Amino acid sequence: MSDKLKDAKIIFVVGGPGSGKGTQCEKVVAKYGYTHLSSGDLLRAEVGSGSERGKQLSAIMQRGELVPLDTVLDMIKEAMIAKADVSKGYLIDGYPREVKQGEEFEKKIGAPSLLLYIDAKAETMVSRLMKRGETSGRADDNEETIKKRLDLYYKATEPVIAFYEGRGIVRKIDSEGAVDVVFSNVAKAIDGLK
Ligand SMILES: Nc1ccn([C@@H]2O[C@H](COP(=O)(O)OP(=O)(O)OP(=O)(O)O)[C@@H](O)[C@H]2O)c(=O)n1
Ligand SMILES: Nc1nc2c(ncn2[C@@H]2O[C@H](COP(=O)(O)OP(=O)(O)O)[C@@H](O)[C@H]2O)c(=O)[nH]1
Ligand SMILES: [Mg+2]
Repeated sequence: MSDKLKDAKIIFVVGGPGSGKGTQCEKVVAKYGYTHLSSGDLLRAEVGSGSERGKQLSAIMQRGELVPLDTVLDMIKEAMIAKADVSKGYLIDGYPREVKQGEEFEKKIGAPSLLLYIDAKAETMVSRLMKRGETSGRADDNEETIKKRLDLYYKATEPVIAFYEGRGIVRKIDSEGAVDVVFSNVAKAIDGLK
């Protein structure tokens, strides 16, 4: 565990691609002042830098596969430490993607006090992503990659939710409705934290 992050309040935000994780995290930042770290955004920033590592990441992400665990975890940890003095807590969005990622996070950083499970139907997620793809400029918001991301989500990431359910920290949030309705339930889950 890292000293600087020893007492940090950590919330994992987990859900399928296009379920609305990023949308809800923005609203949590506005209301609670938490630090939002999207693992996907951190990776896209590395790709955008044009570095050698970014080029390798770009190819993996375009295929909808997972980048090596250590790469993502180091990026998250670095970003958390950079905010440690001012942060009220952290929203870790899009991580863990597989049980092993969660285990390593806990070894190197700390344990989450809550897992927000943002839940939407597959068809809802696909249609949101296709719509987002019209303007996002994301290389992975296309029909073929969306399908792979969804498959991987059900195979690798859903077990993460079951893993943390065993600890009683999962709050399932129905994300089929309007953004504000979803957020009122997210807020209830966070208010329940002490
Ligand atoms: N812990 C993570 C997070 C992201 N990725 C890679 O980054 C891509 C995009 O991640 P993200 O932005 O989190 O996308 P989605 O989960 O698909 O959801 P969304 O963009 O809709 O938030 C993933 O498909 C994957 O290739 C990864 O390998 N490991
Ligand atoms: N109708 C509706 N659309 C949403 C909701 N949440 C997100 N969206 C849309 O779905 C798309 C994916 O949302 P995003 O927050 O990027 O999801 P993420 O992939 O889980 O981070 C975006 O274009 C949002 O505008 C919601 O609660 N209701
Ligand atoms: Mg997102």
